[in-house]
Amino acid sequence: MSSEFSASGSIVFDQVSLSRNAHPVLHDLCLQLNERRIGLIGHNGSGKSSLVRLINGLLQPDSGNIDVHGRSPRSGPEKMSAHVGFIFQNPDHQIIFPTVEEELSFGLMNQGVSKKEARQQVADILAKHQRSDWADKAVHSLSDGQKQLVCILSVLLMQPGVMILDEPFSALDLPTRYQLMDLLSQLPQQLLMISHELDTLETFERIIWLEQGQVFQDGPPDQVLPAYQAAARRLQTL
Ligand SMILES: Nc1ncnc2c1ncn2[C@@H]1O[C@H](COP(=O)(O)OP(=O)(O)OP(=O)(O)O)[C@@H](O)[C@H]1O
Repeated sequence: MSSEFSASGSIVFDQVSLSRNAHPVLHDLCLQLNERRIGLIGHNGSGKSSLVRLINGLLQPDSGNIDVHGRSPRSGPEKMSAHVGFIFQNPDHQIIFPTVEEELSFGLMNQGVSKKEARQQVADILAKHQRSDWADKAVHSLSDGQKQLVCILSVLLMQPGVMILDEPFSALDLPTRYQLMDLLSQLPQQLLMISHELDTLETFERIIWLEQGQVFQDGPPDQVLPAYQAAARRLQTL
């Protein structure tokens, strides 16, 4: 692991407010995130994606402070990318190179790693995940789940302390979802995952339920997930 790696750090939001297009999205948010695996839930538009984009500096708050394992996202997304890895819902939005090896090498070489060393690290991580035969494969020939695995591996190569997953399983079938969930559960990184598939969050340590940019409930999954489901059912009957 790199010397930058920290599995024990915290993410702190201190009175953070955010507007987008002059519309208030997050209001005076205070959070201390110490747990290793944290789920973020909430209805469409409640502010989940905005919140996680503050963590790597893709968005900047109007007021308040954010600390991510001792670093400020005010330094911007490029600097934060070594410390905060992002996995999006659609791997096609993330993948830019034709082959798996080129895709996986890119981030490392961008950080100043030599081509030879990058190729070695890529070979090592593919071997570790029983995918050595993927190095020369065209990315477009992979399934959605396989592409998502490439995205996860490319983030892991950067050895960030934090991994953010924004609905990473939405397009995947159940076996692929279970396989990736299993992989994620074994990682030492602090994980923050947005998901509308509540079963994917059942084993997480903490669930934060956002409503209109504020924390509505915050606690263990066996309390928050059933409460969220019950609220969703009540809305259905309106
Ligand atoms: N690119 C954008 N520009 C302006 N406003 C935005 C943008 N993206 C989201 N918003 C607004 O920010 C608010 C919060 O959206 P956000 O995407 O953070 O919610 P979410 O909880 O992640 O929703 P979903 O579950 O639908 O992905 C919404 O009112 C939305 O309209």
